[in-house]
Amino acid sequence: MAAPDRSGPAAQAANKVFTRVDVDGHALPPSPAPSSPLSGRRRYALATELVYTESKDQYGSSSIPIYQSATFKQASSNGGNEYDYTRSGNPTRTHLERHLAKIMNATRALAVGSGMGALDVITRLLKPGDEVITGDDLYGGTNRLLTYLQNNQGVVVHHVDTTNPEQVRKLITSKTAMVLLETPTNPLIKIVDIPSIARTTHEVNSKALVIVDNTMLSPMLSNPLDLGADIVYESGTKYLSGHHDIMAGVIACNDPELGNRMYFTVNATGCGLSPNDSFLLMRGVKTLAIRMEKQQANAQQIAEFLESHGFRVRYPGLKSHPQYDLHWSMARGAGAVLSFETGDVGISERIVEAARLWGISVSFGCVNSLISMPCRMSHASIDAKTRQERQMPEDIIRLCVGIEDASDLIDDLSRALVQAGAVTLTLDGFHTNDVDTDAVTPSV
Ligand SMILES: Cc1ncc(COP(=O)(O)O)c(C=O)c1O
Ligand SMILES: N[C@@H](CCSC[C@H](N)C(=O)O)C(=O)O
Repeated sequence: MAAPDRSGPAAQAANKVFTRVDVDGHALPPSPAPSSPLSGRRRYALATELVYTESKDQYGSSSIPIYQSATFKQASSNGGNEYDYTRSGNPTRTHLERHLAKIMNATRALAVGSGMGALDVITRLLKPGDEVITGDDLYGGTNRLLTYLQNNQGVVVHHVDTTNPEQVRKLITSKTAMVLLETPTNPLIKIVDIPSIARTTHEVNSKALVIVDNTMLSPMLSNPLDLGADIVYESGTKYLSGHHDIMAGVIACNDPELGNRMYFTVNATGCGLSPNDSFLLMRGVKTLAIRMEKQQANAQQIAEFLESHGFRVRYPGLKSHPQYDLHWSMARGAGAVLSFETGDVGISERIVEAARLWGISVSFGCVNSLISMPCRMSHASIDAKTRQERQMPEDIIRLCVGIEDASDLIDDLSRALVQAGAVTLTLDGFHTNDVDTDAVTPSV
């Protein structure tokens, strides 16, 4: 049998890497509504850029049409049109990706089916024998994927306290392929010094990639690429979309070669975001600024309320946060996720179950307020022994604050605290019962 022709149009289409570069250097195929390139025009404030797109649609549609088509007809038997198959590229997804690249201060963005899908694309850059340095307080799903890579793909994963850059530095060698950071961490809300770790990592090993999971802050509050990261990714299921009605993940970088390697995986594995979800994510992004402003204003009031009643609250908007200054040196806001401890797992359970406005749910970044016990829910995939080693308090309650009226949220929480027996009522109001928060560790 003759050897397959690897230079013909079909092979070229199969290996297509979009090398066309627009005025901003985005290596992406064109789109009927190509978002709003930055070159040669004034750069507006982020709240404006979030909503500003230029429509080049033939009918002048103000919102990107949903190109609900798996295939695109070609002009000739040679193929070669910009789009041929939605797994490889779709105009609605491209429009979203260009918009995301703009707001994430990147030249390339990719939109995929979930935040974990984004991490999967990134970790496919790893080879057996490569080492990853990451935190000891990580989202449970991230921990699960890294553990899988360690157990099945020959990747070595080091978990350290990334709030201490010295601990990270000690582990960087020529084998280090990635340093993966989350800040604030989920759920302990610890802050990681991205610029310092990125600088040290690149000094010791210029090939190592610094990856930041920016899900907790979103591009509204932080741009890790400007702080020295090589790749930033987010769960678009959270703040970017904002309504808990889609799953999505986004990846952004400034190195065209890295972008092309990750695009290869998106095309090869078929994890690109669907046209319909691309439309919904694009719509959600436009309201990110007003949602985040309201959510974090509410979160600040709730954090202050809990702290003033004697709870140990973890929130970078509180001056009592041990890394308050570090957080504000990197971010434009404190976000809307906070956690607090009660000192008693039973009390925490009762608080969560007594809340009415606060939905018992995993996830965050939604317009509705949510309450959860991470050790039982979002982080249950981390076994009890590991949770204990990483000092995750079993009683910790996570609050993900929405856009409701802040007084209603505080009233509902107050009622839940009283009903759960977490506070003692006095003539002056109420206060926590004396509890030893250090004593609550997992039973293994
Ligand atoms: C910090 C963080 N990163 C990544 C993810 C994964 O995102 P997704 O659920 O969209 O896969 C989540 C939550 O799921 C998360 O909390
Ligand atoms: N059952 C899910 C739990 C998802 S947690 C979602 C979110 N990141 C959060 O922190 O709440 C799973 O096993 O992944």
